[in-house]
Amino acid sequence: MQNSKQFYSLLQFKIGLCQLSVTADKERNIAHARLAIEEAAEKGAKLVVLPEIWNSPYANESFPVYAEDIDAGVDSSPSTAMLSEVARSLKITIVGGSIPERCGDKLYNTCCVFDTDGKLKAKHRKIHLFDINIPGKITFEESKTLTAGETPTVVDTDVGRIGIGICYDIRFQELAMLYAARGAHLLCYPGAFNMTTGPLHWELLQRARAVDNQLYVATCSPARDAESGGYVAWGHSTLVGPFGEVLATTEHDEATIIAEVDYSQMELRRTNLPLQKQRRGDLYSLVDVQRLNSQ
Ligand SMILES: NC(=O)CC(=O)C(=O)O
Repeated sequence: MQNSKQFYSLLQFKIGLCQLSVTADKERNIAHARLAIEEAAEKGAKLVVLPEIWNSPYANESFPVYAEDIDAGVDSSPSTAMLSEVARSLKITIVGGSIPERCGDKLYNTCCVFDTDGKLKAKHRKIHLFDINIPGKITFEESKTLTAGETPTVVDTDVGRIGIGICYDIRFQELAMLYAARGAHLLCYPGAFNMTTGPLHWELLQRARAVDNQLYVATCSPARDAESGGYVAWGHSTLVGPFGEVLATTEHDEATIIAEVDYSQMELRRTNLPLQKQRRGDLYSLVDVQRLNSQ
C-alpha cells in the first residue's frame, strides 16, 4: 500500500452528505444545491458530497438535454461554476455528486472534485455503466446514451486521499481495492440506487467496501421522488467507518447528514486486523480471476 500515513493521524473533520431533492428545473437544482452546501458548511462540514445526477432528472432522455461541457469552462457549465465558486468562498472541499457531461459527441456521468481554492482537482467519469434488467422490476440502460469512463480516480485533498466511484461503480470491489492500495482514506460514491436493489444491496455494498479495505466509505443519493413518474431513488445516504460500522445514515427524504470522520480509526482497525499484510496475493490475483472468467 502506498504511504498515506502523513494524512490520517492528523485528520479529523466533519463531512456533509447532501441528499437533495431533484426536479426538472435545472436552475432551481443548482440554487438548491448551493443552499444545502452552505448549510452543511455552516454546521462545520469541511467536505461536502452531493448526489449522483443532481442537476437533472435521472433518465436517458434527460442526459443530453441537461449535459454541460465541463472542459469548456465556467460559462458552459453553470453547475460546476457554482461548485467551484462555493468551494472557494467557503474554503471547503466538494465532491460534486455527478452531472451529465458533454464532451464532443459523447456523454458521460461525471463527478467533479473541487479544492478549497475552487480549483477542479479531479473529474471521474462513471466507469461501470448501469445496464441492468430485472424483469417486472427495473430495466435501465445507461449505455443507450452514456459512454463509460476509462480512468479510476484518486485525488489528494485537504481532507485526505479520496477515491471516487459513481453508483454502479460500487459493485466492483476491484476498483475499491485499487483505491485502497493507492492509499485512499475515503471512498466517495455519489449514487442513486433503486427500489429493487436498494433495500438489499446499498448498505451491504458500502459496508463491504469499507470492511474489506479498512477505510471510510461515504455515499450520497438524491432524495426519493415517487410522484414524478420517473426513476425512484432509494435514498439512504450513509457514512461507514473502517470497521464496517454505519456511522450516520438517513431515510429517503431530503436531508443533510453531518458526521465525523477520524482517520486514526483506520490505523487502529488495520492494526487490529492486519489484512493488508495477510493477503495471499501469491495464491490469487485479479489476473487469475479474469483469465478464468474469460475461458
Ligand atoms: N443506478 C446505478 O448506477 C446503480 C444501481 O441502482 C444498482 O446497482 O442497483
